[in-house]
Amino acid sequence: MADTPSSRLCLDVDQRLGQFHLQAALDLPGHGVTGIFGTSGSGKTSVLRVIAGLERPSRGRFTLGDKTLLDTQRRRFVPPHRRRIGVVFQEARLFPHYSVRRNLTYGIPHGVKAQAISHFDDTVELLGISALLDRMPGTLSGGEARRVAIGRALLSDPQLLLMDEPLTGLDGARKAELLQYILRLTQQVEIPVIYVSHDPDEITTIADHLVLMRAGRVEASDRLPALLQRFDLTQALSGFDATSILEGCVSACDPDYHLIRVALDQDHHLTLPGVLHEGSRVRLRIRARDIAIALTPLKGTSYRNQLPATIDAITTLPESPHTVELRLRLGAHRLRSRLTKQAFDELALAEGQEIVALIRSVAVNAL
Ligand SMILES: Nc1ncnc2c1ncn2[C@@H]1O[C@H](COP(=O)(O)OP(=O)(O)OP(=O)(O)O)[C@@H](O)[C@H]1O
Repeated sequence: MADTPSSRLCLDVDQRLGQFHLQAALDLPGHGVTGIFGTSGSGKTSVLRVIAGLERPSRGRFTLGDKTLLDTQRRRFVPPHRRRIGVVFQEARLFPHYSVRRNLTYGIPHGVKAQAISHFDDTVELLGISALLDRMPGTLSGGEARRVAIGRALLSDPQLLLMDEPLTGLDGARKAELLQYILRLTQQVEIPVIYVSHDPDEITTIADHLVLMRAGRVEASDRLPALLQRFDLTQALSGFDATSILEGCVSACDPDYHLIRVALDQDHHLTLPGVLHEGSRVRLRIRARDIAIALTPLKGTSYRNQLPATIDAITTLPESPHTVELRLRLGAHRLRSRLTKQAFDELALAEGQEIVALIRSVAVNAL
């Protein structure tokens, strides 16, 4: 989707909260999902609260598209209820004495009722909550209540949706189910979403752009695939297990073996387990430790994927001296690979060298 300067989200704030000092500057795309990741206490929720207008910083400016919602120099502060920003918190925060239907329609602003009512059925369908409309919040499961809370935020006709750890407290299966709902939603709604999480799996499933927070500051902010390739952030991204994200399109299916062929570009293809239709867009998550290196193509091997690549960069990890990490270049794509130092020395690998990246099909997650 096109991203013009007039649709971006720009934030530059300075705020003290007790001992904590938030000094965050961000320039984010006006579409897609931005993940905010960082350790506990790094300031993720504080950033969301400033964006939502729930905190009033001592100094700062915040613009959403062409609207200035905060500008302390000009004494401008648009209050939360006039920002058109939907917020979904860790807990559902539904009104216990209202039905699900009433909770959903509660946030619909006056004056946009007719238009919002036409969104109602679509939203209810998208979130799978049509059977719950006459229930009371106390009778809902944790996952159902979160879906209703997301529906309520969407029906308030927001220009931006903020989600603060929306999966917290759910068990594994409910978490995966709600994540799939959120993923579908973010692919269908046309507003930008900011998604706070400290779970790398959630972030790599859902985010297009990633912001790394550390001690109240923005340590890095970039498109997710690019940011995950940065060796200098290895420590901050350690929970991501040196994962690479690739995006491609299903170009063929083998129904007998339940395999799909994914084209990354004209010259690079991967064979993976899956039953997706030809033409489907897929996001692939590949861990550095699942990629091996050969100097020439192998014969008689179980590796389904042998991709020609160039070694773009090499680094060692001070915390694990037995390991060497490579960044590989496959056309416009980048891929991390982790080897033992012994294998690296034996193969005498060097930057700029052409090699073959070996990737086991079953090690790749197609999302
Ligand atoms: N009103 C407040 N008064 C004093 N300190 C505060 C206030 N609000 C937040 N803090 C502190 O600011 C820091 C950042 O909090 P914040 O909730 O933004 O972190 P977070 O990255 O979202 O953490 P978590 O992952 O644990 O939710 C914390 O140390 C917190 O205790």
